[in-house]
Amino acid sequence: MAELAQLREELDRIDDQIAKLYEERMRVCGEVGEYKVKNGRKVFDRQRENDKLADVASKVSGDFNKKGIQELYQQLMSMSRKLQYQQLVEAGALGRLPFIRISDLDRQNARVVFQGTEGAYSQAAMKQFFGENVNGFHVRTFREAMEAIEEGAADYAVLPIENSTAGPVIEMYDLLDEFENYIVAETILPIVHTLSGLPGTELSDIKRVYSKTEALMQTADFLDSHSDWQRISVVNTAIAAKKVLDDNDRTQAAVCSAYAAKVHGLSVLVDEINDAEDNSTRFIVVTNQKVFLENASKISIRFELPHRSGSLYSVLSHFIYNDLNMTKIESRPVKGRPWEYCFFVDFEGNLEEPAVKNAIRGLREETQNMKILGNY
Ligand SMILES: O=C(O)C(=O)C[C@]1(C(=O)O)C=C[C@@H](O)C=C1
Repeated sequence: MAELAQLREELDRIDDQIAKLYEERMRVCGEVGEYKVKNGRKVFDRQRENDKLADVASKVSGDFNKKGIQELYQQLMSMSRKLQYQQLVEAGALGRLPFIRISDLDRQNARVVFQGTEGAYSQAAMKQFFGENVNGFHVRTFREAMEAIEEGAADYAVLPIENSTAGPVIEMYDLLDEFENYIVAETILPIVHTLSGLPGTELSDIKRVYSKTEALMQTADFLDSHSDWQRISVVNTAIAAKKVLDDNDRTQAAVCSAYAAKVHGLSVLVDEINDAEDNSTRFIVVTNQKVFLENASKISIRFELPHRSGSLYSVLSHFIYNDLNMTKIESRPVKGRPWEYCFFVDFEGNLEEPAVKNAIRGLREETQNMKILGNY
């Protein structure tokens, strides 16, 4: 058996050739890139890549090597695409994105919708963002809020998307996907829950607790210490408070804000019952126009991927090669296509930056049904 040093010398000789060939291949890919820039051709050619993968696999023997060379070529072709996207940037051929830059939102004259009723956390978030004197109204469901925006009945909607304890508001992702509405801003609201009931209610009277699912999740430790209480989900914390008042029943209580309790004539029975002290919710401000503020620094997109191993890995490389910081990823099932997923990604940047345009160009070509949900 040969000595290790000897084997390594042999590997070094092979690698010298691979490195030279890699450079030569990239040089030719650059020429292809120039041709594509000149002729307005797309960088990504899926058919050509599939043919190439089949061809190189047919030239080696054994499953292990077939898979290996395909992986290697996926990486090689991904590098050539990156090079060609860079050529597009240099040639100023990245094109214009269908979003219009604005310098400010008209917070004073805006008509704003939120989900729930008087005293909802969404109302507090709306006031936090648009000011105390905001011209706001409420609807019962998230879907109705999205419809109000799409139809133009309201200019903006303020909707919860993520809680620091309970995680994403899943329904919101599906609605962002479904509606032609766009995120223009976000605001984070500290959330402090109370257990509230009719004045004079004793804890020993309570049999049922009403609230929104997420609020019940955020107060699970407290509610677990009263395991005989039945937990019932309703669409909103303030609607839960209103129900307790309307039913005029001391066996009921609501998990809601102190403000919602006050508005609906309930007494706070136990204050600050959330599990995490720094519980907070991120709300998005949504509109029906493709606009972004000039100082926007975060982008949300959604896309679908072919059901193939390595496809997410390959797509995420666009963030790495363009030096973009990805801050969040969520996946949701694609409707009507069992076990296929669409991804929601947040990353830092502004739609006017070349690196962002470059990444978006690559993502658009290499994913399916990509949509920019907003830059804010
Ligand atoms: O053939 C091309 O169009 C190329 O740009 C070359 C190449 C490759 O690296 O082989 C790169 C990107 C395309 O998606 C397909 C193939």
